[in-house]
Amino acid sequence: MERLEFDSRDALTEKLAGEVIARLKKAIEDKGEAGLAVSGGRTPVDLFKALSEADLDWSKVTITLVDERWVAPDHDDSNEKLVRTHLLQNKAAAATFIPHKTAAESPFEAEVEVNKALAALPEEITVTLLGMGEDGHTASFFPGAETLHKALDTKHHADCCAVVPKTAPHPRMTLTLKRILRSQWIVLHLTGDGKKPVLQQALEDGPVEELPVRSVLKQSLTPVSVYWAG
Ligand SMILES: O=C(O)[C@H](O)[C@@H](O)[C@H](O)[C@H](O)COP(=O)(O)O
Repeated sequence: MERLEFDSRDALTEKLAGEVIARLKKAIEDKGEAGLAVSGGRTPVDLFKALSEADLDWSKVTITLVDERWVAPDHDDSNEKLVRTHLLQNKAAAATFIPHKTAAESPFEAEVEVNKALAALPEEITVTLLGMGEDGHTASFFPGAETLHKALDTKHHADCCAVVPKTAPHPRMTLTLKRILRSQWIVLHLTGDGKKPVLQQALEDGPVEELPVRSVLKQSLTPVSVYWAG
């Protein structure tokens, strides 16, 4: 696992944007298409803005969310709103976007429909951008969530599943670990001093259910990089 620490968030954003853009371009060159899965939250906003300006053939890129809060797409907590506001702008507006939210009352009712929609992604997602909460969750793999085991089950057939966090608002739809691991590169994008000790603890051995980010850090199937700035 590659671990990079930066003196500033701007330096991290510049380096990570450059890496993501280079990989998207290479995938388009090699395969004629690229896939990008992005997390929500506060951390990725500046990265999204930088990526939106990138000079690449965004019409060949399919973007989806790593996870979504089950709220209306115009709700301030919506990751779809975050992506449409900051990433699907400028040159990146030409990308294809696969949202998770449907008209269904609950994400449980929408699992089959969203799973079908996710089939439009390339078999291997070029880059999957993950965040992490200070409770050690990533994606919507929340400690103590009833369906956490399903989301982490790498034999689970579906690409997404519903999760109801006990420690965060809104029911969620999340990519499963199995789908996240079918990526060419996974980046854990972290900012803030509060996340460093959690990362350190997650790198130590322990139950994945306690710190679900371990499911991504302690696997050897897919290359993972950690990008951190204070
Ligand atoms: O929908 C979400 O909330 C994210 O996908 C989630 O996994 C996020 O990456 C972490 O909670 C970190 O969030 P911050 O970037 O706001 O710290």
